[in-house]
Amino acid sequence: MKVLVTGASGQLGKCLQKQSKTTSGIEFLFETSQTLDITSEEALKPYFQEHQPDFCINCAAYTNVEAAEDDKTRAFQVNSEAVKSLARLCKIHQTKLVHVSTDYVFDGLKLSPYVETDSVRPINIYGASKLQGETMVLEHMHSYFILRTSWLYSEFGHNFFNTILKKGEERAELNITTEQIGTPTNANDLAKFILNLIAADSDAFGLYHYSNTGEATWYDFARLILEEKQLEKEVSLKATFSYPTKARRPKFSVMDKSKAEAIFQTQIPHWRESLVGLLKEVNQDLGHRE
Ligand SMILES: NC(=O)C1=CN([C@@H]2O[C@H](COP(=O)(O)OP(=O)(O)OC[C@H]3O[C@@H](n4cnc5c(N)ncnc54)[C@H](OP(=O)(O)O)[C@@H]3O)[C@@H](O)[C@H]2O)C=CC1
Ligand SMILES: Cc1cn([C@H]2C[C@H](O)[C@@H](COP(=O)(O)OP(=O)(O)O[C@H]3O[C@@H](C)C(=O)[C@@H](O)[C@H]3O)O2)c(=O)[nH]c1=O
Repeated sequence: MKVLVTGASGQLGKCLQKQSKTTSGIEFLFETSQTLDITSEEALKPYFQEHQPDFCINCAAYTNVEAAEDDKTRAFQVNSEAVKSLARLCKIHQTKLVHVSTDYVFDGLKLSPYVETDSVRPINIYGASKLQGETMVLEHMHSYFILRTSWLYSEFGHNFFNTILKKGEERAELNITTEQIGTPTNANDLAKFILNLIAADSDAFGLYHYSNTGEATWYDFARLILEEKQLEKEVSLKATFSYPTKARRPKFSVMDKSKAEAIFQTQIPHWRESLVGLLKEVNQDLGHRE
């Protein structure tokens, strides 16, 4: 089986590269923005023609939520128009598509976890561009898995987890918002879920929510990172309700994962357990290098 991964140098792409080391029987084609620009149909068409992948995992995206407010055209180019090209090519070449989307398609006004059939109403440009990307997939092909996830973090790239670790090591003062409730998700867990989905070659196509379980504010998330790193006494961590930003974010974006759990027979780890596990792994790696 041949699996194309687009956006392979981003955080989810890197987690897939890491987790794929323990899979067998799959040939992976990891392509970055440099080697395969998904906004270029001239690049995509011959690529699909030559490689005929069985699956495409689309990790390529415009993910800078703040910058998207001033860069709407590019956000929609990458998160929607390019996804339309990908979906059309997947249909032509009978490639199954795993497309990753976001909790930011919701407006955050619900008081209980969002299910896949809930209405969507993004409140920022990034969320709107990702929602249009979902529409492109479902309008242009059938053999797709759209996986909505939330608050991804990992040891790779620019994310909230790495920002807090860096600020913690600098002994910086941190003001972290309690205004939003969601679920931090270890991108390695999502990568494992995607690889299992592909290995099972399931035909239970459709839209799924996948994040870790439980719920947290960004402040809860930062606090646990600092506690586990035993930096809580070194850093002044303050909870603040308001942390002004350009983009609005949903106040509540916890998602219900029971559809994915039931159909794929999987037990999803709690965000706390997964965060502690990742910090242990990172510390062990550092220990081995010293
Ligand atoms: N990060 C998060 O908290 C969340 C992310 N998601 C979704 O998960 C997916 C993966 O996100 P994540 O790995 O965190 O994001 P990253 O920003 O870490 O990675 C995105 C990757 O896409 C690449 N890319 C951008 N434009 C193009 C292009 N035109 N052609 C090919 N590649 C391109 C980037 O390359 P380069 O850097 O070279 O531009 C980068 O490597 C995305 O769909 C995102 O919307 C959903 C919920 C939460
Ligand atoms: C750095 C920082 C952020 N914040 C706030 C700002 C914001 O309200 C919240 C989260 O900040 P960030 O900008 O790191 O996260 P943000 O870019 O909003 O993260 C989102 O990314 C996209 C790609 C998604 O799809 C979402 O699921 C979500 O993960 O924390 C603080 O309160 N204090 C701080 O020191």
